[in-house]
Amino acid sequence: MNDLTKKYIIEQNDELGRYLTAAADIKAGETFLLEQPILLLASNGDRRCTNCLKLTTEFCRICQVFALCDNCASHNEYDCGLLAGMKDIQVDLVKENPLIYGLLKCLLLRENPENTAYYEQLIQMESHLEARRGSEIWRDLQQHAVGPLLQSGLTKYLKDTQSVDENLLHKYLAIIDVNCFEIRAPDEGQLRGIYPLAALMAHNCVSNVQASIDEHYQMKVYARCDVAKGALLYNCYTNVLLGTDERRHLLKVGKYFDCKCARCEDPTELGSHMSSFMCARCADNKRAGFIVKKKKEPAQGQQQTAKQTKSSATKQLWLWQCQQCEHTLTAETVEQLIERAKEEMFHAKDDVTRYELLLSKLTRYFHPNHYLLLDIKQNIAAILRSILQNFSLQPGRKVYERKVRLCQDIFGILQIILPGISRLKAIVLYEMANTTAELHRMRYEQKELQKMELVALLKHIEQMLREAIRMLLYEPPDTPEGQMTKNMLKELKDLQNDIKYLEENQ
Ligand SMILES: C[S@@+](CC[C@H](N)C(=O)[O-])C[C@H]1O[C@@H](n2cnc3c(N)ncnc32)[C@H](O)[C@@H]1O
Repeated sequence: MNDLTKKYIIEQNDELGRYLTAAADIKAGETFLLEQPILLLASNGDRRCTNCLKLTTEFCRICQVFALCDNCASHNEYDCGLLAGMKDIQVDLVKENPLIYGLLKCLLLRENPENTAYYEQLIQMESHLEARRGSEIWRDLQQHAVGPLLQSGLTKYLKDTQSVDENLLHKYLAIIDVNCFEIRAPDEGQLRGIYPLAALMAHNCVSNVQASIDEHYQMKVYARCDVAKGALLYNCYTNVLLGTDERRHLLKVGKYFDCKCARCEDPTELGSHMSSFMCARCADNKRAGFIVKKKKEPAQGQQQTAKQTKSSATKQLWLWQCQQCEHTLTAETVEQLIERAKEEMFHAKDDVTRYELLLSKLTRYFHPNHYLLLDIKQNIAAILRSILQNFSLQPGRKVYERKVRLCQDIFGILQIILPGISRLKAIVLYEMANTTAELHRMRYEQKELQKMELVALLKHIEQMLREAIRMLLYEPPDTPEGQMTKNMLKELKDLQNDIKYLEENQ
C-alpha cells in the first residue's frame, strides 16, 4: 500500500478544532487511513478480560486488579507488575466500580515509558472538560469512577502523584466519551476504542468516509465517494437512522457541538422526510402535505434579545409547519406524538401483528419515511427474516411480498441519507435481492411467469447482488461483513448458473 500519511492533512480552525482534509484526490473505496487503537475499553461498565476482551467474572491472580478470563494466562507485564507492587490498596473499590478500568488504562499509558508517544496523543484530544464540569454525567462519574479510584489509594503509587487529581481523571473520561469509536466486542456487545488519527475527522450526518475494524482491531478508513483534494474528510458520529432533533441532541450531549450539516439544516432532511408529519388539513382536502420543522422568520420588533435564555431562544426559533398549506403543529403535540408512538412500539416488541397494526395507525400522523416508522419496518423485516429462514414454518408468498416491500422502503430512504458506498445499504440490498429472487421463483412455479420472464427478472437480481457485493468488497475479510461478501459471491455464482441453465433449456 502507498504511504497513507500522504493522503490526508491535519488542519485546524476555531469551529472544528483539528480535522482531516484530503491531501490529494481520493477515489471511492480508496483507503486513506490504517490505524491501531491506543486504548481498548469495555463499554457500559461491562467487565471484560483485559487480555482477550471477552466478558468474564475472573481476575488476574497476580495483580488482583484487572479482570482476566480463565483462557488467558497473563496480561500486559508492565501493568500487572506495577499493580501487583501496590500493597495496601482497596482493590474491592476498584472491582466494584468497573468504570474505573478506563481510568486505569489511561493512567497506565501515562506511567509506561514505552507508551509516552501514545499518551501524548491521548492527552491532546478534545475533552470539552469545562462544558461537562458539574453536569449530571460529571456527578455520576465522580461517584462511580473518579471518587472510588482516588479512595482506593492506588494513585499514590503513580509517578507525579499529586497531579493525578479529580481534574485529570475527569479529563480522561471526557476524552474517552468525546473521541471513542464504538466497536464490536469479540463475543457479544461492544467495546470502545481510541484511534487518535481517525478521531480527528470532523462529523457530518452525511459522511464521505466509512471505517471498518478487523479482528485485530486495526481500523481501516476508506472513502464512500470520490473526495477532491482539499475537501474535509467527514465521519458520522451518530446514528444516521434517527431524525434531526434526535441526532442533534445526541451530538450536543455527547460531543458538545451543534451540527450544521446539510441534512440537519434542511427541514426535509435532503428530501427523505425522516422527521416529517402528515398534514391533517391537507389530508381532509385529499392532498399530501408534510409538516416539517422550519426556522421561524423573526417578525419585526420580535428579534431575540441577548438577555433571553438560550433554551427559550431555541424553542422560539422553530416552527412545525405544513409545506403546502402552512397548517402548524405545536412542539408539545410533536413531542407527545413521538412519545406515544415510542411507548406503543415498546409494547409491540417482537410481535409482528402488533407492529403491522401500529404501522398502519401511525401512517396517519407520521410521514411514511419517519424514522420511527423506519424503525418499525426494520423490526418487522427482522421478524420476517427469521420466519423465512425457518423452512418448517412454510412461509407463504405473502411473507415474501411483504419482506420485499419493506426492503424497498428501507432501501429508498438509505439511498437518500447514505450516498455512495455503504455497508447498511449493501446488507438491505442483499436481503432485497434474495427475497425477490425467491418470490420470482415462486411466481414461476405457480405459472405466473414464463421462463424468459423469470430469466429477465433474475438478471435484474444479479445486478442488485453485484451492487451489494461492490459496496462490501472494501470490508476486511475477517469481519462479519467480509464473511457475508464471501457468501454473496457464492450466491451470485449460483444465480448465474441458474440463469444459464434456464437460458440453455428454453
Ligand atoms: C472526535 S473530536 C474531533 C477532533 C477534535 N476536533 C480535536 O481537535 O481534537 C470531536 C470534536 O470535534 C469538534 N467537531 C467535530 N465535528 C464538528 C462539527 N461538524 N461541527 C462542530 N464541531 C465539530 C467538536 O468539538 C467535537 O466535540
